[in-house]
Amino acid sequence: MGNPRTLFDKIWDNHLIETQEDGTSLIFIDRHMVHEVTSPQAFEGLRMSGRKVRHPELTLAVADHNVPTSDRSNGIVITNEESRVQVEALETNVKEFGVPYFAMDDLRQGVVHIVGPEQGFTLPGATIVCGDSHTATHGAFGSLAFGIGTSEVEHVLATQTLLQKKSKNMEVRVEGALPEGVTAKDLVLAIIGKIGTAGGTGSVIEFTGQAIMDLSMEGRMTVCNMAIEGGARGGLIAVDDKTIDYVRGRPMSPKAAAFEAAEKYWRTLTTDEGAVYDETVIIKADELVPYVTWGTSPEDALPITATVPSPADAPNEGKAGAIERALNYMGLEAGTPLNEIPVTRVFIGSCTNGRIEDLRAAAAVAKGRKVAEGMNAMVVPGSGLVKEIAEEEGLDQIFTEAGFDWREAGCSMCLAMNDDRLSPGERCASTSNRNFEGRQGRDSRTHLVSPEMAAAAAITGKLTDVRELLKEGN
Ligand SMILES: CC(C)[C@H](C(=O)O)[C@@H](O)C(=O)O
Ligand code: SF4
Repeated sequence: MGNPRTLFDKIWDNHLIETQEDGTSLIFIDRHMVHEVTSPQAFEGLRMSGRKVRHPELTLAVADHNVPTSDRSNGIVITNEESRVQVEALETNVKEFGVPYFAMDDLRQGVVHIVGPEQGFTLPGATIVCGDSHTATHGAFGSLAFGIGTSEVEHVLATQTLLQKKSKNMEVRVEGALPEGVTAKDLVLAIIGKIGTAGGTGSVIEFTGQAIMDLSMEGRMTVCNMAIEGGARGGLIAVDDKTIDYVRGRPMSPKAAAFEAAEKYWRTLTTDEGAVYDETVIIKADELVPYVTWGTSPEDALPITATVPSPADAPNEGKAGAIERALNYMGLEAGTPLNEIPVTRVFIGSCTNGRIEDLRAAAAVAKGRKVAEGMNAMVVPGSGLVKEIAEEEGLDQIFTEAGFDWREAGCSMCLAMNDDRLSPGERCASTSNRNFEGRQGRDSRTHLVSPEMAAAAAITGKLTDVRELLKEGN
């Protein structure tokens, strides 16, 4: 039977082609997702060297970062030159190289990390890459998924293999159950707040424990999505019934006997008893509350019940300087209760929180309420299919009646490569995954929150403990 192995070790071993003396390994890649930002030079490289895409059927392309989220019924116009060029290049390339592509007017279009799982392109046990750091999302399926650079995109397109050094095994074990009103997003913000943005460096993190296995597949994707913000190469969660049920019946997942055979294998995708991780971090779920970020790094995360930190409380000078810079940029004063920080913009969407379950959760808070005066709150479904399901359930009605702006699918204001952006100095409660300087537009100020917390902020006009809002019943 061999030694007990971690889930990561098993997937790695199953894809290993060869290892060189210096430890560099060649691994087979099962699934390659492609978007318009990191692929143009890769295709250009193939063209220059006269190579083909080795396995177009294992490749799936979609435009997401630059697509407009305004009404598409009268055609799609991308006004920004750079954005238009990237999307047009993708469209030319997929045609020339025979790569499956969901066009912008295809209902299946959306953020690449929402589309893959939704289509059953993402499968348990697979190696999955994309020229995008948030590829970690797909690890929720017990797959080894990570972001790669453009030159690696070219390598995978040409060979369906990748050169990699094996990462270390890290476990983040979340014991106990999440309290009512505390979500997967709060959990992952708390994890990053604890381990820091370098905490997972050099490792693949396997998330384990009751609170993780209690999560829906959507919640697990939210957690794995942000593994990269904790510095990790990828995030992973073991396969269980929920994984199998999610994958069954998807357009691109195996069918009938092939599914049954696959399921047998997928069920082996857990860490063996007695397997050893290089490092384990333990989080107690029952102590958590809703989290928000106050600064310009995802590790600047605190309970909504806390106050803005002071440079004086920092453990060292370096950290004190970082806090001071962040407070300056964010226009915040130390000691201010986090739930008193006013916001004028809200963004609900992205590959972190743009799935149907996220929209349902936000709609449950928005229902029967109105957004605060002067509030600009947008809801951007993660894909056209998410949007369709939401509309069938009447969520669009709930949002628009409450004064939210209901948009088309795309990355949108997660990183403001399209027209959706904050003005300088504007402050936003956002369900996305990065609060870096300028992330949502020049001099924009971002507070990362869950969909429930974002909806609550839209209603009250300030960062709000959603549990309080629901308790008040107003
Ligand atoms: C544009 C892309 C390369 C980038 C990433 O790699 O993550 C983007 O998706 C992001 O979220 O910052
Ligand atoms: S939604 Fe945001 S984080 Fe996700 S791929 Fe798009 S830009 Fe990157």
